[in-house]
Amino acid sequence: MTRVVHKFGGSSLSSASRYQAVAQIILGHCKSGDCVVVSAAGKTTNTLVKLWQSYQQQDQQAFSDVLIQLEKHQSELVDELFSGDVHRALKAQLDAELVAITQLAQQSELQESPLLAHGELWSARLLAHYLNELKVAARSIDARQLFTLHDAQLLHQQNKATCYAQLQDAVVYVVTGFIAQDCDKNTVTLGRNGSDYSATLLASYIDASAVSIWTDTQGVYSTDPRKVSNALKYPKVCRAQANLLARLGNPVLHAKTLSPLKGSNIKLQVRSSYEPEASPTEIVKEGYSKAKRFITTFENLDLVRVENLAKGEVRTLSQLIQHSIHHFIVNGEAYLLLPATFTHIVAQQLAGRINIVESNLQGCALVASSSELSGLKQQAEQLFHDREVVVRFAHQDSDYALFLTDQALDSDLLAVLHDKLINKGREIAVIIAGIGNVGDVFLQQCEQQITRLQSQFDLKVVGLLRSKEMVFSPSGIELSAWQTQWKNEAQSYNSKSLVEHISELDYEHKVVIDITASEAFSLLYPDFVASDCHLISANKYAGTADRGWYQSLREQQRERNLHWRYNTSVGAGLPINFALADLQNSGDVITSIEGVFSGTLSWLCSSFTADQKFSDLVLAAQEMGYTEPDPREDLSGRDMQRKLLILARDLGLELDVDDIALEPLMPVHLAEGSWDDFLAKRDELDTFYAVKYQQADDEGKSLRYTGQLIISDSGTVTAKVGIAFAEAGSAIANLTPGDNIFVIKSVWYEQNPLVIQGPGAGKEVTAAGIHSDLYWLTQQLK
Ligand SMILES: NC(=O)c1ccc[n+]([C@@H]2O[C@H](COP(=O)([O-])OP(=O)(O)OC[C@H]3O[C@@H](n4cnc5c(N)ncnc54)[C@H](O)[C@@H]3O)[C@@H](O)[C@H]2O)c1
Ligand SMILES: N[C@@H](CCO)C(=O)O
Repeated sequence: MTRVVHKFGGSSLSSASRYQAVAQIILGHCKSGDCVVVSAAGKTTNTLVKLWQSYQQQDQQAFSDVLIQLEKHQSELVDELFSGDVHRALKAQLDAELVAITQLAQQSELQESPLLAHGELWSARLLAHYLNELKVAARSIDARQLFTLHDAQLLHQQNKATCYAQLQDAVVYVVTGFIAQDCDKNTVTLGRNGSDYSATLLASYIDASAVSIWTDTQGVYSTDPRKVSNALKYPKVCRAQANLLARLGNPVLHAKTLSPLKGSNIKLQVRSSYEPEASPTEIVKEGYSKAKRFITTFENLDLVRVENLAKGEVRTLSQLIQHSIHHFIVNGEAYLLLPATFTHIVAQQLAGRINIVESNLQGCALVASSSELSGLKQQAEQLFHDREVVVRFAHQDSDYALFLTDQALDSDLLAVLHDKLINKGREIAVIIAGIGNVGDVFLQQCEQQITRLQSQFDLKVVGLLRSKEMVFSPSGIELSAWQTQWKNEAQSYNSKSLVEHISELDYEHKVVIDITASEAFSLLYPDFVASDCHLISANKYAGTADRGWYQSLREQQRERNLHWRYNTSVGAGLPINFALADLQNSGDVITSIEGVFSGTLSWLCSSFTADQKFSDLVLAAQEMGYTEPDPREDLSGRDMQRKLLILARDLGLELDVDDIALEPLMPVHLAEGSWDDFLAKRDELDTFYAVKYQQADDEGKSLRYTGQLIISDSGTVTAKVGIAFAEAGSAIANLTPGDNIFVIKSVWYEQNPLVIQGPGAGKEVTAAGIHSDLYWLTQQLK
């Protein structure tokens, strides 16, 4: 049986609603036999430490205040999660424990480790009971029954045998993190934030296939995402770099977490308990991921030099202060970076062997591959110099550089460092879906465009997709020979395998370019976004999908800092979306958009003469690549209706497609059946069009197909697309065949509207418009 260990940290269990969310994750991701390791809820361990301190200081008032605080938090959890007998039993158990703590304190018999252990014991108990309430067979386990140490060393063989023997049943085991016991059954703690370590230890003891560390961030980022909004979440990080980050004090993974996985094939993932469906960061074995770049920051450190530092001494010190300590050698001398608050404890321990070199340091470490580190370090030095940041101590090792400064690195400076050092020359994986009319030309233009972008980005096309087959090559497809590769390697795929391939990609940025006309494909957008893909769409379906779906996609993108460009979905290459965004960003208010937004209908109406069959022209437009794959999408007005909806949503209007009135440019019943059925009845289209044409001509006007969106002063919106008889000599009557025209009125463009006009369909202009979106994206990522 393959088993998985899941670990939930304190932030994942800070309130009753978080317990409920965690229980849902367990329902969705755990099977019987899996283990769930838990930390103390929220800030419980800190509160227990405070309780211990007040006990030591014999401050009875503080002791009872802190105890009340603990009681309140735990009681609230029990009250909100349970009722009836279970509630009564859990409450009684909690009361008895709190009374016992008070009595031990009064008898001066309180001990630190057993006191701290309560945090994890409470979490495990509550979660197991809550799972039982949800009819999940779950049992809480005190990890002191599983993990034993002797002389501060874990007894691995014994522990493994114990875990195998004790974790045999068909239940989900909820195991306390952080705690273990010694051979005399005294409680031992595994270091602050030791629950990650408990999880990987347990995984190694039960030969689990994977460990998921569920936390409050979505994975391992290039720098602190709370400080730098465009921090990159890496899909994969190799164990050596994760270890180094932990040693440098980066909070996502803790120093000892990785050691139990050494030499094993156990998969380790860091994922968000707040967004369980978001793609995780996987910590992979050496050689399974490229080295990434990181900036990790420091606050309040002392730099000390230590004489005769013995092997294993750093680990002992780190255990003593329950904090990771970074350690390095310069000219044969050992240096430690200590959290300033603990320097006196370390100094006591090392009795006369330490010299404080610098105190109260801030700064950062830059982590990168050895081949690029020196260059990046030089750039960082220059940036610090330019910004007058005093670097009091710098050190470079093979895979990281330290800059210890006087002042803390504020978010601004960190953002600049990130942009210049991390976000530069980065890789983008491009997946292109839909190699038809437009897609084919897009690919032809790609080689040249990729070369142009090369100085800033290493852009690789990794996937080419048609409806049934794809070529997927994570290292990049040779574009000059893609047809040959297609012939030799194209494989059939389904949505699930496609999403899996994409989420596996080890790139800093990913973009899916949708040049299909497929609604089914657009329904995969939430999966692509969950795999951290930016999106570029020529396809109009997602932009015109049901409002609830559309808004939740937008929300998902906002949360992940992902971009979505869709300029070619309206007006092909014309910069209509840019213009609308620009006007609104400059404070203007748009009051109406009118015009012709279909290249096909523009070409058909402007080219038609009375001696022609309209359907012949339709076939010619199709041949030229103007029409939708099924030209009835154009003739029905549906395509133009979608475009108007996309524009309306760009103005912040909450409309759905059917809120836009539509009059078709063909008999309605011709929409039914196959394209061949339609061709068989093309005479009916010709008659329909000829009659309308004649009516317009009789009035001295020209038959056109137009759209109109008007927002009244009171905010009422009217929108429609349909047949219009344009005045002779008007801009719409004189439109060049194939051109679109957008007439935009706004507060500033009231009397004399802003007009955007030009080709509104065609393979070349559309493909170029998609390149423009891709270029725009790269500029945002710079
Ligand atoms: N033709 C234009 O002038 C123009 C202008 C602007 C926007 N667009 C939009 O561009 C898109 C493509 O237009 P086109 O004229 O190239 O169409 P097309 O029919 O020539 O090409 C579409 C391609 O998409 C592929 N495809 C279909 N379903 C797929 C799926 N589920 N997964 C992957 N691939 C799939 C097809 O195999 C085909 O290769 C449409 O959404 C269209 O509205 C076209
Ligand atoms: N069929 C569409 C293609 C561009 O979306 C048109 O003619 O406008």
